[in-house]
Amino acid sequence: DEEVEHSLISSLEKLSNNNSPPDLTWGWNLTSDPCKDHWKGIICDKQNVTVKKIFLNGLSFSGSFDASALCNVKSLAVSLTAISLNDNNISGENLDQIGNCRQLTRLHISGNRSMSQFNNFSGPIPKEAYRFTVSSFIGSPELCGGPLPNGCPSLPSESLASAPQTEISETDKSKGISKEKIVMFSVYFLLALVLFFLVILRLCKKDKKKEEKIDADNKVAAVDDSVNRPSAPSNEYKIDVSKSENSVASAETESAMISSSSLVVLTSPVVNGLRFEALLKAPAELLGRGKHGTVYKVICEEGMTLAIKRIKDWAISSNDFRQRMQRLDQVKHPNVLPTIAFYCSMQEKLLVYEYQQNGSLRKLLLGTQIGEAFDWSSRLGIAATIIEALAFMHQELHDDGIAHGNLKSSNILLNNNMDPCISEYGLMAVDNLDQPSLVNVNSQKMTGQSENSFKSDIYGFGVILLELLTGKVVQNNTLDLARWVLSVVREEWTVEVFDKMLIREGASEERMVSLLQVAIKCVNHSPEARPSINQVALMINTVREEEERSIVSEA
Ligand SMILES: Nc1ncnc2c1ncn2[C@@H]1O[C@H](COP(=O)(O)OP(=O)(O)OP(=O)(O)O)[C@@H](O)[C@H]1O
Repeated sequence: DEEVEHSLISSLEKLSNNNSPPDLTWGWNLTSDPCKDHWKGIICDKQNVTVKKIFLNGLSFSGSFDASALCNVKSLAVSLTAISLNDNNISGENLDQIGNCRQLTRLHISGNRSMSQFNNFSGPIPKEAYRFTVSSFIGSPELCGGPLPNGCPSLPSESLASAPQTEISETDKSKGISKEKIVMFSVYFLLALVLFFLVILRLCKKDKKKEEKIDADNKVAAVDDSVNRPSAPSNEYKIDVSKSENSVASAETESAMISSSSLVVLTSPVVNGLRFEALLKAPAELLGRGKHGTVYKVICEEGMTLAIKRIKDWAISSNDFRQRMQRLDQVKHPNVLPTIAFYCSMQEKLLVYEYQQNGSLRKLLLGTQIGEAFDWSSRLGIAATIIEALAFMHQELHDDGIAHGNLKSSNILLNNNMDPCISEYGLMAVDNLDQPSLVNVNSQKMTGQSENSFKSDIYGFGVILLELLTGKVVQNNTLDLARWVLSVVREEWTVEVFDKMLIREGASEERMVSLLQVAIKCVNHSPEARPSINQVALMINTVREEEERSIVSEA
């Protein structure tokens, strides 16, 4: 690919301050191929076709690293997984373009001149960045919280995304409010007042009509969740997907109005004033039916795309469900998909999520079976992110006894940055059908049950690790995969279990075996024998750190 060669050569020219490559033996010219002719510092895939890594450490370069030269070239942007330029004397250019290198999981640029023009981020530091020291945030004076001495004022969201909001309000404050703005706000206020009175007037009229109707019927047909009538009254919310899968629900106008009050919209920054009518009217597409319900993709008029899960057969009272949802809403982590809203009646439980167009980890793994790339460092990164998010949730919700309950690769969704997000946390009673040790869970004491549900998540995570390592996706029963892996390992054919794609890529056998050992501990048939979540997180991080060290030393 000539474009790739040009881009690499121009990047090197910039790095070396427009000097030609210091040594002719490096390759790096248009008459040769970066992969086949083994350009210095270039690491390609096993087939010697695509450039995967650039390692140019300690080469006394004194120019600049221009991220746009690499990451704005499509074929490089989709293949590069690591760039390491440690210990030169270079500065950075267009570093904001680094995000276009979508597969990049490692960027090593320490031991250089200033690599950024500073980020100027503002707002609260997200939790997963707390482990960095204060010096990592230099150049962003508006950041607050985390390791920084300045705490944050109370803000609705903990993400950097909330920064613009903060900035705007700060600027407004400093400028003061102009006369024009006062006039404009007064007009808005008057309009809002008129609207408010109109709505009140309408509601009063409606109430009057209703009273008259009730008098005439001489009976009250109240919507009562606790009564399951054979013939539903007209104002009861009905869902009937069996008739048509083009809408999540069918309901009459009046029923929708009554039901709208039952849709509880949580503290999500994604939707504003989501109404039940919008969900009812929107076209829906069936995404899949699982053991615990059905998921629909729904495109609302406002342009939002949502995923709605109808939960099947969960014997939980409406009150407990509501309380659980509200408690879960208080615990946020960037890698846990929040529930936007929920609907709850005796017959029906619906959960609303933001639709994740990149699909699930399960889908990604299935893709490898038809040759789609999914490299070792991305798999390791995904495992590390999931366990960190799960450990956070367990810690926060341990006292409430709320574990995930149904952790599996179809419940790990990939967000727009391809980062994994745990979905459906805490929405199910523990699924014990295909886990050997939980069969008698009902006979145990309450505390034991709750502990077991946390240990059941460790089992679920172990199965995800097995899927990542073997490239095989669990079909019906997680036990099948665990049993197969154990039988192969017992016969000392360990390498046979690994995904051939990982072997071809040259992933470290030693670290794959380390991860396999973690997985095997997690799927132990006895919950007590499984490691604690913190032990699992520590083991995964150790493997990851070893991987990082080896990448740097490879260079
Ligand atoms: N927010 C979402 N965005 C995109 N896809 C989603 C979303 N939520 C669920 N899905 C996908 O919809 C499909 C059906 O989900 P569902 O949760 O019903 O299946 P499951 O996880 O196999 O079963 P269950 O959770 O009931 O045991 C899955 O492929 C899942 O990855």
